[in-house]
Amino acid sequence: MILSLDQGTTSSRAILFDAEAEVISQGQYEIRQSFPRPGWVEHDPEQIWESQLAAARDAIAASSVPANHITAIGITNQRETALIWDKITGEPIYPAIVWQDRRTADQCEELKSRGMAGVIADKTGLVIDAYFSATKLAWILDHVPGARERAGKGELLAGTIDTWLIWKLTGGAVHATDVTNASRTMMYNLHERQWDEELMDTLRIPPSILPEVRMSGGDFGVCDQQWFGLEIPIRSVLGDQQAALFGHTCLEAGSAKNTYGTGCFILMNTGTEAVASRHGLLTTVAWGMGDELYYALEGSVFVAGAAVQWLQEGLGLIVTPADSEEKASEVDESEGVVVVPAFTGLGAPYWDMYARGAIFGLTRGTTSAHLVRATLESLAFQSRDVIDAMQKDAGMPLTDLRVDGGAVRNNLLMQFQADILGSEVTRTTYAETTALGAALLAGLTSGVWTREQLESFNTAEKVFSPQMEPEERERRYGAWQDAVSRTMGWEKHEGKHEGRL
Ligand SMILES: Nc1ncnc2c1ncn2[C@@H]1O[C@H](COP(=O)(O)OP(=O)(O)O)[C@@H](O)[C@H]1O
Ligand SMILES: O=P(O)(O)OC[C@H](O)CO
Repeated sequence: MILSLDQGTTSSRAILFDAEAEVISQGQYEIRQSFPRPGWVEHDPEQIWESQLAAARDAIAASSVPANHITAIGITNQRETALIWDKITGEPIYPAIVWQDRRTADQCEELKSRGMAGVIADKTGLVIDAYFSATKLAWILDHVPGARERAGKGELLAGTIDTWLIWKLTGGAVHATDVTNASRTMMYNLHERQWDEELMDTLRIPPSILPEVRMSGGDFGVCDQQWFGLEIPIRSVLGDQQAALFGHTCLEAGSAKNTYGTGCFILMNTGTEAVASRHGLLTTVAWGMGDELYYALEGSVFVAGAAVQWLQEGLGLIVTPADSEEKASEVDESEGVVVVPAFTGLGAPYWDMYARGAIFGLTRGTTSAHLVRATLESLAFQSRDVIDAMQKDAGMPLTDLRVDGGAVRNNLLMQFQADILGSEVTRTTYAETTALGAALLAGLTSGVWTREQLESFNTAEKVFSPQMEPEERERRYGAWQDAVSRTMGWEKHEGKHEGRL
């Protein structure tokens, strides 16, 4: 059996898998979100730990099998979220600053104005943004009284959520992270495979507080026996989006997954080569196994399922997100209506923070069904934008898109995704792909499964094949791109025509 710990933004989950990678039991606790100021998002590190431990204990208790049958633990986590704690007492010196937190945006602007964008992209594969961990750690060191001095004396330890959980589980014996989490900090040099001295210096992060970086499929020590009554080895650690890629067994270059939640997280495996993006995508580590690093290109869509929530809460056109499928099915097509849900600007590949949402093509015949349908289609169009950019950057075609997340239950959306991509979309049998990915890697590392066996674990539940004619596909996609171009820069556009008439 493998125990998978999935520490996400909104909950801590634990799932116990048997030797066939079937779920035996699980436990789950919500995570409190704290928003102390506009743009700030924090989590309580003690609650993260306690909820994760409780979820793990619940999963074990709910199974009828004794804990000594657990071969290994795999950890997967919300990425970028960072914290600092006291090496001796184990007490965090400040709450964990969550990936969504924007408080260090000004520092990031300053780094850009100092011309650091090229260096950071070359070394880390990332764009300069408050999303990543480094500026969050620097903020804690700058704002907690005495923190820099204590860090200088070697009294403090820093880490992402994986590092915090490993340190807690091992009773303070192991201060380590894995290559995927390291690759989200903006300090990890992808080419040298180590923390980058120049970047640590520029970002003012003392090297002594950083964890050792290990392979994702590796040895992260053993859990102290006080937690589960016996020692259990930790044999995989990887960020949650990478774990989902692994859980979909996207193990070959060219394979990709899309998670349709509030936003969309799209990752494409590019093999053992770190591909630099020319289209605003991130280069990130997919996982490290043996001596090899495998890389991925990553692109995010900010507003995906959130647009469906807008139909529900903002416009009142549907009662639940699931209703969107029935409502959209009332019409055969969106009849020229295009919804661009650029509510918070546009992410990859456009990167326009001044874009704003718009609806195009309205006629007297437009109904709520057209609006709902066009909104669902916007998830697929935005995903194609990212996937097209990936294919260009990677110089390889998408082989198949594997999907998970709340919105994949929507068959109409999945069919449209296949139509607009012109490639198959595979919905797999198992919804908890993230937890499964961490379990599969832990099982592989500890010899429970072979690489060949993994392919048989998360098989297709339904494959959506493209049915749209290629001319129609490109006509529809062309209309989308035209619509997007008209939303760009909207926020700056206000008042431009004043006084003209
Ligand atoms: N049947 C559906 N059709 C379209 N969207 C859906 C459907 N079910 C859920 N959603 C959307 O999926 C999102 C929830 O998915 P989930 O994977 O739980 O998200 P997250 O992990 O980001 O909270 C919501 O934004 C919701 O609007
Ligand atoms: O916890 P999730 O599923 O919202 O994922 C968060 C991502 O890892 C942030 O990069």
